[in-house]
Amino acid sequence: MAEQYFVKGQLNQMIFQNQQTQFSIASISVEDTDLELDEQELVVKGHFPALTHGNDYIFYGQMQTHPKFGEQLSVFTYEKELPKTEDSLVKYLSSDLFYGIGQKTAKKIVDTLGINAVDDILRDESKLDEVIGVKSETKKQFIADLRLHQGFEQVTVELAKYGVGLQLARKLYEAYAERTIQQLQDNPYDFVFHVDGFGFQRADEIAQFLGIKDDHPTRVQAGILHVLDEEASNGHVYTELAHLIERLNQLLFQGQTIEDEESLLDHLNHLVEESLVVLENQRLYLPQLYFAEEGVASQLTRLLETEEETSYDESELLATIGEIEEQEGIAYGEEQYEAVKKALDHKVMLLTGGPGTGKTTVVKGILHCYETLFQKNKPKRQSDFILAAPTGRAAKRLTESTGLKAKTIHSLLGWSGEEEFEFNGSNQLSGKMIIVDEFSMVDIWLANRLLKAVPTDMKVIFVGDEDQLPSVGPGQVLADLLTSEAVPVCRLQEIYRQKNDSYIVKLAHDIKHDQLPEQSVGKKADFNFIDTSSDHAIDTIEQIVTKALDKGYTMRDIQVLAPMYRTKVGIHELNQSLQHIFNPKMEKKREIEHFQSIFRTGDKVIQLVNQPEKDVFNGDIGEIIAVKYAKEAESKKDELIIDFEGLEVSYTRQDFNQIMLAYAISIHKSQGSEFPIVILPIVRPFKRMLVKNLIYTAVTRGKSSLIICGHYDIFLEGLQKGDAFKRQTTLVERIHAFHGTTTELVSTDATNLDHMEVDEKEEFSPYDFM
Ligand SMILES: Nc1ncnc2c1ncn2[C@@H]1O[C@H](COP(=O)(O)OP(=O)(O)OP(=O)(O)O)[C@@H](O)[C@H]1O
Repeated sequence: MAEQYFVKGQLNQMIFQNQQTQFSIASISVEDTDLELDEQELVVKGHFPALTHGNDYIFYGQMQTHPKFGEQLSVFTYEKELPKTEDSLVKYLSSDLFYGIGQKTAKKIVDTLGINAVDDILRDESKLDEVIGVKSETKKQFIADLRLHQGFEQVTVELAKYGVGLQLARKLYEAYAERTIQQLQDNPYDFVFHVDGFGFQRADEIAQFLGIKDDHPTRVQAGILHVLDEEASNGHVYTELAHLIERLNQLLFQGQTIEDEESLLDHLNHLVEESLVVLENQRLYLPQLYFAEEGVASQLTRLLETEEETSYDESELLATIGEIEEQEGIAYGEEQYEAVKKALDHKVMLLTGGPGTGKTTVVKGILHCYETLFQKNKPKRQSDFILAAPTGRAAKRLTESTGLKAKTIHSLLGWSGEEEFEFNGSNQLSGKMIIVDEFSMVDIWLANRLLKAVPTDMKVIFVGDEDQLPSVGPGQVLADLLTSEAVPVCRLQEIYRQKNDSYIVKLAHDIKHDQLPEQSVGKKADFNFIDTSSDHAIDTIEQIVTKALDKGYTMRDIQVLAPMYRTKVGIHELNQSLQHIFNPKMEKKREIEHFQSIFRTGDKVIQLVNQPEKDVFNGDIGEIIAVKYAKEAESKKDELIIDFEGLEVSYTRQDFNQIMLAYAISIHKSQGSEFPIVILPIVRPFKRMLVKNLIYTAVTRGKSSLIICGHYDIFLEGLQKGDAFKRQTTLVERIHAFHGTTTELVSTDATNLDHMEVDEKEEFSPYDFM
């Protein structure tokens, strides 16, 4: 830990306080310090609650120089000194901090228990019984208040000894209250699984400090769960036993082989018995992922078992397709016609194809034909058709192309931010058909939730491009369903979009079929590859953007995509540079600083997390339309108003970390969206990240123009890395097992599943662990 200074003093003034995050800034009049200060006043900031006047505080932390406000102490931890005289203790106890304790009662407490009253009561609550004439309700409340004010402070001081700062201390205290320190000393690894942001490495450091042995059961068990978690956040549904042992050796014993592998298996069995891990055929699963996979296989089997009874004449279908062909001014190709027919004839269908192969065209055909052939006498009803996509932008595109309202999967299922969805196995969706677009983005957990909510008589059509990136969450559901061959599939191959002159579409298909030329093709009508080094990439991008703006394109049309946030051509750097061009500082333009960023009226921003209560979701892009300063905002806090395509959402400072500038966004976040102009740097610092499906996803985001700047050899090299990130899943085998094609997974050693209550299986989500 870097050198810490201490500052003792009393509160002058609270400058800022966020009740929710407990982030505070205060001015202190200094009584004692080991710093060399010119003045007796110092600003302290950090995650501590509002300070009260008249108390002595000791802050520990490091000095920082704020560009505007000068020297400040960034507080790592603090303690509040209890009043030292009986009079001041009476004053403290009768303050507003303690509900129901007046001057008289406070005096009684101090008279009976003396100057150490607070410490004594915190150590032994029954001490308060010695104070005569205090109602038991008041006592209860007093102890609770005391624990809240004093308990937290004592815990923070203690935690600081283990290197735990205030922010994390608050989270620990919220979860464990006064048991925090005891828990830390007994088993710090427990925190890893119950407190967000408390990682295995930190627990390990504390454990070493406490002298917990390397092969202590809690350490090994926490290590196992940590490895499974890590693997899940890399997209894997399971981890091979052999791989787990290898990873565990690195994690726990710096690569030295564990002598006693049997004891490792004992630990594993213990976790299996506790239902924290599922073991099946030498593969280890986190239970929520195991049950999600089982769920998808069984739900799919349920849907596939009832085949569609269709009754229409082929001539009727031809005539109906004819109608839509006339409407659209196109002639459906043979594979497109077959796709519409297959969708009508089967209960479940997967529709896949690269860009411009007519997936949307087929979807429109399916909707039109279904309506005409099967709902003859009924008017078209939105409620018969459910359209959904994993992101808001993809849902919006689906709405635009079909004329029917499409929702995100989360809002379709009625997600309120809680784990349970409103629509589920016991309260299913209603309608005749569900079509889900961009299905490659759906992970195993969400696929399970979705399929559960689909009633057996509903037709299901999943649409996606199998060559795009798999879902961010674990699994590769679309790819696995295609491999399983259990579900009818239509693969569209022929390219229709701008058949003759779109190089973007040709490039995408050449990437797909590994047919890239040795040399860059240079400039085309909708494509350019500009050779530039990483040192000059940002300059080049700035020039391209300036030209595009001169030509009349807007910031909504132009999107820079990159695979990494940091590095010199990373998303953060790009955003800072591009902000100067898209939305430069102007005297009258309001702006607010937030850590390294500036948010300014007119900035393009992206939402980084799902916020169902505000109806904004991860990946939504909006524009800051107003900046309100605390003094004028109704909330009395700095505020940003962001317009997400017609939906205005307000963000106060505590929500600012939910958004970032979006002139450049990550390729992962761009999934499900398309932009008129895409600029894609492919430079050396990105090398490690560049793989085929990532580049393919980026390339296919460009609708009318794609400009790649960087080195062609790095581009080619990335495209050769195909299967490097193959995900470990068992969905294919599981579907086959359910179908009776193979029994491999049926007779398993999946121990201890039976005693798990259904509710218990349902209650996890993989996002809890990521
Ligand atoms: N049979 C066809 N004849 C002529 N044009 C067609 C045909 N099918 C599709 N198109 C046109 O090709 C373009 C791409 O089609 P569509 O949007 O359906 O493909 P997509 O697979 O959904 O593409 P993307 O994934 O890139 O959005 C559209 O302009 C569409 O009108």
